[in-house]
Amino acid sequence: MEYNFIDDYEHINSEVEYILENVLSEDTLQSSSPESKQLVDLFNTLLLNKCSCKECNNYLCTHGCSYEPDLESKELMISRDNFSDLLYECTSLCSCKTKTCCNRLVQYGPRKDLKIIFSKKYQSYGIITTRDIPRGAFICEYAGELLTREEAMKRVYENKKQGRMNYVLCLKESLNGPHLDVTNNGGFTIIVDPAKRGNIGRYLNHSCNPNCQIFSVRVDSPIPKIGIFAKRFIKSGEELCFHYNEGRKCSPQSSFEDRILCLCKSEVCESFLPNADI
Ligand SMILES: C[S@@+](CC[C@H](N)C(=O)[O-])C[C@H]1O[C@@H](n2cnc3c(N)ncnc32)[C@H](O)[C@@H]1O
Repeated sequence: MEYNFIDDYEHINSEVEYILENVLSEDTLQSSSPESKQLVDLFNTLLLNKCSCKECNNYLCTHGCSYEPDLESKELMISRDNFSDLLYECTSLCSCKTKTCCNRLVQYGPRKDLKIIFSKKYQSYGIITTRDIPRGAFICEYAGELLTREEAMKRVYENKKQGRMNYVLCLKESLNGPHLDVTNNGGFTIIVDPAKRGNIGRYLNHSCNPNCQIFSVRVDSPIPKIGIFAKRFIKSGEELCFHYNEGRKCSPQSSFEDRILCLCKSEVCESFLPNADI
């Protein structure tokens, strides 16, 4: 197995800027609020944890080795016995080899064979896969502008007022993962908005019975990436969806937003899109 960072997806709408990874918003850069300053500082901080493994194929790796190769497809996927929502990948500082390390995946970008479609079910854009995806495989990051809580509230409110779709997603890390995050004792919250600047992840719709799920993934930054992975085997042609507030760890809508009827049509449909506070 060999991975190189390739992301040649494009947006349907040329007014949306395609970005490969999270970026700071202009507002955050220009603001002098303590929250903005903290976000900028974190964005410019490099994590220095490194492993000294020759091969990261067991839990002796400092980073926990969250992935294992699938025997059939040969691609890396979340280990079946992984019990944490917080994943840490190896980096260029580690002594393992880039090409053979089993603990580097999200850093290489989205999988191929994703296609943006107009989803009849959701009456808006969505993503399908044009190839079967094994359970636990990485789909793509949900990347966009990193926002402070204040900015996120403003944007969600403005979206609601203008009748626009909302892309703001807030990931709340659980405190009880096995890794303690040095910067925030594991209780980190990240808010991302790919409405104007984002990657392919912005097209995944919500389902109450989703085929994808979210993990928080750190590479060399204290700010985690929102990694979307296959929750089960996904057949070619299926639309990819995740639960916008699974286990209350993420929340795309704020309390400002009136409830939106959920169009997922699953048997366990909760009737409305999740409506939690940021
Ligand atoms: C992250 S975007 C998803 C991509 C979006 N459909 C598009 O056309 O770009 C989230 C927005 O899509 C719509 N959406 C996503 N899942 C939905 C669902 N289950 N039911 C109704 N609308 C949904 C809502 O308008 C939501 O604010």
